[in-house]
Amino acid sequence: MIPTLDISPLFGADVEHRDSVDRALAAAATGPGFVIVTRLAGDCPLDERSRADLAAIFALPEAEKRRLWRQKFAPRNANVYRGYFPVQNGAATYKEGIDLGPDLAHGPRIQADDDPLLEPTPLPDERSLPGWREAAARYYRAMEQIAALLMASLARGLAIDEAVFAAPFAQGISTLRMIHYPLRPPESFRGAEPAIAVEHEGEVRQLVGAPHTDSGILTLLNQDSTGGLQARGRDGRWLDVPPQPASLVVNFGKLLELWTEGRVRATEHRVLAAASPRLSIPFFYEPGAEALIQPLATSGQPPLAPFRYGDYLWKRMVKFVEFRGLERRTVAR
Ligand SMILES: O=C(O)CCC(=O)C(=O)O
Ligand SMILES: [Fe+2]
Repeated sequence: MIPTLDISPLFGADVEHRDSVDRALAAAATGPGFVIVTRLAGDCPLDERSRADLAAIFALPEAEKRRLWRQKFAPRNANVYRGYFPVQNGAATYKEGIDLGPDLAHGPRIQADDDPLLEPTPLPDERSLPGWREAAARYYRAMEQIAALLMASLARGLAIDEAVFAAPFAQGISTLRMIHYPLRPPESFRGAEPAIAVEHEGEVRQLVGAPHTDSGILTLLNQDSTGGLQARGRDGRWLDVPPQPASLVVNFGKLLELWTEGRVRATEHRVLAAASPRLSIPFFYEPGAEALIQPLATSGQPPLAPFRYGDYLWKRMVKFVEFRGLERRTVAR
């Protein structure tokens, strides 16, 4: 079972209870690599209504969504990294979504013309979705705050200096992703990779999200009540990550695994198709593009060489289906 953790002590001054949260979080990070956190305080819009307000973007007319498409899907658009990705037939993953960068929440202060990782996020017209930008920005900032609290807690739980897990996130380039999984129509199987159908507990099920590990540090996922998300246990078996109201699913990425020299686990996960469409909103907490990551020497061996977050990200990102094709571009990185 995926553990559930009441993290309310992280929001207050109750140091005694905070210690037990720190320990439980570290145990989850070094064990299953997934934990469902509950009782989040502060401005944290995790209710169904707030999720539906953000999901309104998926109901926009096709032409308006197309304006937000990444260049890979709409060659005349300028954005290569942020923006909208439409569903793609013939792949295990069947979802549409939008990737939103820090300029949404903090304005253009951390943009740069020559770096695709810092490009402006294309946003829907305010007149088409009044209040959407502000709601999305508020959500982004709420997730940044929770992620910072969780990183501090994890540092304490792993006996790592809190500052080490905080400093790289100044000027962070976190990604807020909204995902809509429509029902898979027959044409989505055409020319498909063989891995769309999987057997789970004696039943043949279809995938809508291919198995993968996240690239980054910490993912905070807000899912609706549909279900389908699964995480791979150490024994190789797939475990359901069940929806729970007003909670976030927390998992850890490859970069944190690298950073902690394997202490924290980046756990594989996937999404099974359900009987109804599904909505999920992951937030990927990410360092600044120029932040230097110095792997921690935890194993008694000399640590790996330091590297810049942006360089790491670019190499990994181009392997994902939503970005495939980008590796042929000659870009700054
Ligand atoms: O939709 C989900 O529940 C999972 C999404 C996911 O794993 C991802 O975007 O990395
Ligand atoms: Fe993921």
